[in-house]
Order: sequence, then C-alpha cells, then structure tokens
Amino acid sequence: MTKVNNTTNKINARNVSLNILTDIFNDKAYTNIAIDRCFSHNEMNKQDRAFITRIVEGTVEHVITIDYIINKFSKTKTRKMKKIILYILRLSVYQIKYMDKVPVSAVCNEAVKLTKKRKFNNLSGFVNGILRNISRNLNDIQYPNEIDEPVKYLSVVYSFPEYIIDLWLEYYDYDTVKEMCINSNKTVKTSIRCNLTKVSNTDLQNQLIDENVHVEEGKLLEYAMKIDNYNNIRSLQPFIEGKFSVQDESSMLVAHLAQPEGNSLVVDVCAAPGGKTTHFAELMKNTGCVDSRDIYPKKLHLIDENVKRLQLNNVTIREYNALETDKSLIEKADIVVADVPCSGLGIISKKPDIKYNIEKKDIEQLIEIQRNILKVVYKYVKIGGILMFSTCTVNPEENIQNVRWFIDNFPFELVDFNDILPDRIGSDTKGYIQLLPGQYDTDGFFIAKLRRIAK
Ligand SMILES: C[S@@+](CC[C@H](N)C(=O)[O-])C[C@H]1O[C@@H](n2cnc3c(N)ncnc32)[C@H](O)[C@@H]1O
Repeated sequence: MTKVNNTTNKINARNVSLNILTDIFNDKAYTNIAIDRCFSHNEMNKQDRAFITRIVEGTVEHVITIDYIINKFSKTKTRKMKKIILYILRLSVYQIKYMDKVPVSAVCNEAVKLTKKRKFNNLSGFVNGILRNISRNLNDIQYPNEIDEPVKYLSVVYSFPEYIIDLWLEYYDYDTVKEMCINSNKTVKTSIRCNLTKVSNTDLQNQLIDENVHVEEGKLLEYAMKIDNYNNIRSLQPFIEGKFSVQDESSMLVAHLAQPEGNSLVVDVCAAPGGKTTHFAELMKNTGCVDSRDIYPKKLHLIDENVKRLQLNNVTIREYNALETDKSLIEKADIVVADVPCSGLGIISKKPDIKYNIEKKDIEQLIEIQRNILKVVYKYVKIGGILMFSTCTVNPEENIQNVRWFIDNFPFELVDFNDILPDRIGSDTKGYIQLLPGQYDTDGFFIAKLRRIAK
C-alpha cells in the first residue's frame, strides 16, 4: 500500500503519484481504489489531492500514447526499461503533453530528483535528456497515419489497445469508433438523481448552490442534475441527508423505462451498489418491495448504506447468487432487473483501467455468465411481467445478441418504449436501446425491456 513519508508536513506530490502509479502498473490495482487508499492513509491538502489525482488518472488514461512518445526518443524501449524509471518518465511526459500550466523545467528537475531518490543516480542524465528532448520536439512527433494505419492511429492517439478498436470496428463504422474513443477520454461531470421522496428538484438545486456546488440541469431526465466544483461529495449536506444519489443518466433510464407501479414486487438480481434498486424504490414511493440481491456480501453493505441514507423502507437486501434458482420467487415478480456483470466498455471515461484490463477471453466468459443469469432469473417474472436487461457496455455480443438469443429460447417479447424515451433521444430500435459513450452526455449503456408472454 502507498504510504507517504510524513516526517515533514510537506508532501512531494510527484513522489506520491509515482507510488500510486507503481501500485497500478505493477499490481494491476484499480486507479480509483489506489488513489482512495492513498488519500485515506495520508493527510494532504486539497491542491495536492487534485494534482495527484490529475497526474495519476491522466497517466493511466494516456499510457499508450505516452509510451509511443517515449519510444520515439529513447534507444532503450519502454518494455526493456527499469520499471521505476519508466513510471517516472510516464508521469513526466503526461505533465509535459497534457498539463499546460506546469513548466517543463519543473517537470524535468522533479523527474531527476525522483530518479536520484530511487537510487538510480546513474540514470538521472538519461531521464533528463529524454524529457528535455521530448519537450523540445513535442509538436513534431509523427503519429501513425490515419489513412494507412487507422487502427494503429486510433490506438496510439487515443490510447486504446488495438484489440478493442478491432472489436468495435467489427460492429461500428470508423467515425463512430473514433467518436467513442474521443468521448471515452473526456472528463465528465458528476451525474446525480434527486430523491423525490425527500426533496423537490428545485430545493435540492438551491441547497447544492448554497454549498457552492456548480449545478446544471440533467440532459435527459428532469430529476437528474450534473454537478461539479465540490471537494468530497460525501460531505455535502444534501448527500448526508439522503437527498440525492450519484448515478449516470443512462443507468437511470432502466427504472424510468420499466415504469414500476406502486406496490409492485421488483427483483433486482445483480444489485450492488444499489443505484437501480434505490431508483425503483423511489419511483414506487416507498410502497411494494424491491428485493435487492448480489453475490458479494461486502457489496451488500453498499446497498444497505444507500437505502438507509435515502430513508427508503421498501427494500429488502439479500446475499444471493443469480445463477441459482430461488424457488420462492417463481412467477412472483412484476419486474425483474438483470443489470448483469459486463465488460464495462461504455464507462471507460470513469474507469480508464477497463480499457487495458479486459481481454477477449474475459468477454467470452462474461457472455456465458450473462446468458446463464438470464436462464435462471426469467423464471421469477410473472406472465405479463417485465424483465429489464442492461449492461454498461457497447459490445453487441453482450447486448443485442444476448437479447436475440433470449427471445429465441424463452417466452418473452420486446416492449417498445420509444414513447417514454426522453425527447433528446431519437431511437430507431424498438424495445431496446444502445447509447454510445458521450452520445447524449451519458455513459455507453444498453437497455432492453422484455415482457413475459407465456409459461
Ligand atoms: C453492473 S453491476 C450492478 C450495478 C447495480 N445494478 C447498480 O445499478 O448499482 C453488476 C453486479 O453483479 C454482481 N454479480 C456478479 N455475479 C453475480 C451473481 N452470480 N449473482 C448475483 N450478483 C452477481 C456484481 O457483484 C455487481 O455488483
């Protein structure tokens, strides 16, 4: 775990960033978890936190581009470098290329100091030379040619592994894939859902503004907002008082399109951390029951925390493996929500690690799990009831192809929901929708609404 030497009060933000990046690159730690872990164990001020977060997230997000640049200027290629030297170069190149306000001389001097601090005095000249060379020639670097090598071009310029570009190009045209790459690299504002059981939209907005939070209207739903300019969301008073949840608007569409009635039984089979569970519970205005399940006990605490904070009293929480049939639920549910584990290729802007960690074989395994979950949980839907199937990916094999397979094998039909889609979304599909990352200022997301038509 990353621990800062706190013998003096002043921390060295670049050294801390280097420690966190070492955890991420050496041990495949998740970026947000590695950062949170470091912050929770070390006291530091708001500026240092912001600087460290920016360097770490940015370096991870752009690492393929950064390595390409380093390799253009170094005889020793990145794969042969000592790891710690490579990481020092990576975080320094990130600052040179993407952080206008940081002077190049400061970046180079600090990189040299870090190199010496890690006892590689003999390599400090090498590090200094490469960084100064890169900074002098940054605007003249030759990237792969977009026409001759389109896959390599997208991979290097937008820092995506080539196999993800290839996978997307199987299903989407080049311009769409390019757009997905660009949007997946954008920083997005936090999307929140107003808890209408506790507060009106306007009152929540005013309370947030009172805390100096910058608030914009949601892009799709009237009870959604986009916020920024806050330090720690958990310490905002309206959050503590359960007046809102953090949830992307694409994900809010699941409950919105399901249109649950009061007193319904909703079974959410893959529920943690409870974004959709609590949304259903709110739309049902504390009536009926949301039976909220997940396989991981640790994650059930997150649902519990959210339900308590939002003061919802129509949710039951249970540890349950969605791959095993619960006989007590057969044909009982008005709505089953299957928000299944997926490759997450729609939420790279929030979790950049996904693009480097997911492999083809993982996707094949996920499809099998998704189908196996559907094979079990469809049984809980009463005849005439609804199954909401969703993922946060843009990979058709996990989305529409699963839905087609499901309809071919089980007594369900797609339910057209175009009349209740937010006005901004124009859809030419019926009963399902694929949102691409950034297309409507949301994550990439897939939703299908299916009705059970027979036993
Ligand atoms: C996409 S996330 C769900 C997000 C959640 N619906 C929300 O809106 O906050 C998928 C969830 O499925 C859970 N999961 C994975 N395999 C499962 C299984 N066999 N049974 C139940 N839950 C499972 C994971 O723990 C994870 O929390």
